[in-house]
Amino acid sequence: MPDLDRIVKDIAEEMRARPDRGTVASYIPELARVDPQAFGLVVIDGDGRVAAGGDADSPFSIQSISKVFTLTLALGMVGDRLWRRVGREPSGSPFNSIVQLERENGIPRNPFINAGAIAVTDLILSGHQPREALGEILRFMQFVAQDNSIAIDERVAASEKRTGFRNAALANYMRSFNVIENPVDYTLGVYFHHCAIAMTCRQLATAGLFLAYSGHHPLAGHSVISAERARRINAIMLTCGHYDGSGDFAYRVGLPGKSGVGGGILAVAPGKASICVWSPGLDAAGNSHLGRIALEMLVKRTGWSIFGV
Ligand SMILES: NC(=O)CC[C@H](N)C(=O)O
Repeated sequence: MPDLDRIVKDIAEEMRARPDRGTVASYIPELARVDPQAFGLVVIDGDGRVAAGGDADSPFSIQSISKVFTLTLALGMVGDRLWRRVGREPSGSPFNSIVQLERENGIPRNPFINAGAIAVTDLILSGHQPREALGEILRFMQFVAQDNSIAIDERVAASEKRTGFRNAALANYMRSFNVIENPVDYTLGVYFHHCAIAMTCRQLATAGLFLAYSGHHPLAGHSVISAERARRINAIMLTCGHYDGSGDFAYRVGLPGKSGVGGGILAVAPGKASICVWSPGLDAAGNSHLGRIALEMLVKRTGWSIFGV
C-alpha cells in the first residue's frame, strides 16, 4: 500500500509553490473572486481512511462535477430511456459548444457537456416543481457526501443566471426538438443551482466513493446504484469528463474523472480510492491546470492508472 499521507502532503506542498496556475474562470463573475493560490487534495479509500493536503476543507463551486450526480439520479429515475435524449460519445468540442446540436437533431453528444447536462436536468425536473427537483439533487449530494450541511451558493447561482446566455441558447435550441420538455426557465434554473452547490474536497471525495466501489458506498453502508451502472458512469467520465481535454486526461492520468470550472476534479480509482483535487486556475479546455498535474503525480506514485503502472 502506498504511503498516501506522505504522497498527498508532498503533492500539496509542491502545488502550493508552483507559479503556473492557469486562469480562474471569469465568465461567471462570482467565480472570478476565488483566490488562485488555493489548492486542496483529498484521497479516501473504502475503509474511510483519508489523506488530506492543502485547503481540503474549503468549500468551492462544484460546477460541472454536479453532472456526475445528476446523471446518476436521472438514470435511477428513468433508466436507459435517458439515452434517447443524450448520447454517450466524446464531443471533441468545448463544454459550452453549440455547433454540434444542429447537425445532430438537438441531441447532445454526452451528459457532461452543458447541453447534455441541461437535458439530464430536464429529465429530473419532469413532473416536479423546480424547488422539488433541486431538493432531490441536494439531498442526494448530502447523502453520498454523508454531510447534511452541504448547500447551494446562491450568489454563484444568481451570477450564472445573469450571464448564462449561451446555456439559454442551448436550452432553447433543444426545446425546439423537444429534447427539453419543461419550460426552459425552470430547467435552466435547476441547472444553474445544482452547478452552484458548494463543497469541499473532503465532501466530494466522499461523494465519489460509490463509483470507486462498484456502486456500493462503504461509508453509507449500502448500495447507491448497481455495479453495472457504476462501471458505465465511470466509462463516460473517462471518455467525456474533461470535454475536449478528455483524451489528454486519459493519457496523462488514466482515471475516470470529472472537472468543473470552479477548478475541482473528482477522480475515481476503481477498487482503490475516490479522489478530489481543487485548484481554481483552468487550462485552455476549462479544466483545472494544477488539478490535472497533481493527479498525474498521484497516479505516478500510486500506480493507480486503470491502464497499468
Ligand atoms: N464546465 C463547467 O463546469 C460548466 C458549468 C457551468 N455552470 C456552465 O454551465 O457554464
